[in-house]
Amino acid sequence: MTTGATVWLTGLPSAGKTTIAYELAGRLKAEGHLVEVLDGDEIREFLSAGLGFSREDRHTNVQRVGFLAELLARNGVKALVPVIAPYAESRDAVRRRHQEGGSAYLEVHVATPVEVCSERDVKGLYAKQAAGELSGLTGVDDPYEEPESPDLRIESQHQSVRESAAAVHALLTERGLA
Ligand SMILES: Nc1ncnc2c1ncn2[C@@H]1O[C@H](COP(=O)(O)OS(=O)(=O)O)[C@@H](OP(=O)(O)O)[C@H]1O
Ligand SMILES: Nc1ncnc2c1ncn2[C@@H]1O[C@H](COP(=O)(O)OP(=O)(O)O)[C@@H](O)[C@H]1O
Repeated sequence: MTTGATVWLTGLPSAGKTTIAYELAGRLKAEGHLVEVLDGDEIREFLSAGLGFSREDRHTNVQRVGFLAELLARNGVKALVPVIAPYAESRDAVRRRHQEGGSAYLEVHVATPVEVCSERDVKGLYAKQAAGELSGLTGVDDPYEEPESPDLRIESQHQSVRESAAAVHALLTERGLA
């Protein structure tokens, strides 16, 4: 069995979390690892259907994803998690769950500045917020508590997608997980 681990990619909308997760997933799969991407949008459609974006709902969402990721990690899967997880308390609870389960957990902060994210605006959310059609957007008019000591910080505005994914891969290698 391959060594499991959770890699949580936290950051603002359009920071690059999902893109990096799928790029890394492709590379890890080609190397023979078991990999699952717990895509935030898919999770919200199925596992967390009905939850919104209040602090309480985001916390619940993150705990559900954390539970699933730990189960996968414990069973030899690399669980790649591109989910905003804006609250430090929620992320810490997920880390604790992994420690208790004996599963490896890496926190990667995709630290793309909000100015760059709002320029990318992959899903048009920043434009909607600016037009007054949406409120409570993370990093704009809703909190994002930056990780104080992530295992890795990625400045995606200065790198290609391949370079960003390679940085996470290097971290996994350094920790004996890939
Ligand atoms: N108000 C608001 N704030 C932030 N994000 C919003 C919001 N409304 C919708 N979306 C879209 O939902 C995705 C965030 O879901 P997550 O499950 O990753 O967020 S959270 O951890 O529960 O906060 C997020 O996906 P990503 O862009 O991939 O981060 C957004 O596309
Ligand atoms: N180094 C990089 N890493 C990740 N994404 C990047 C990078 N450089 C540019 N991008 C672009 O930024 C966008 C990020 O979108 P996405 O991955 O959906 O963000 P998120 O999942 O954080 O909301 C994509 O269009 C991607 O091509």
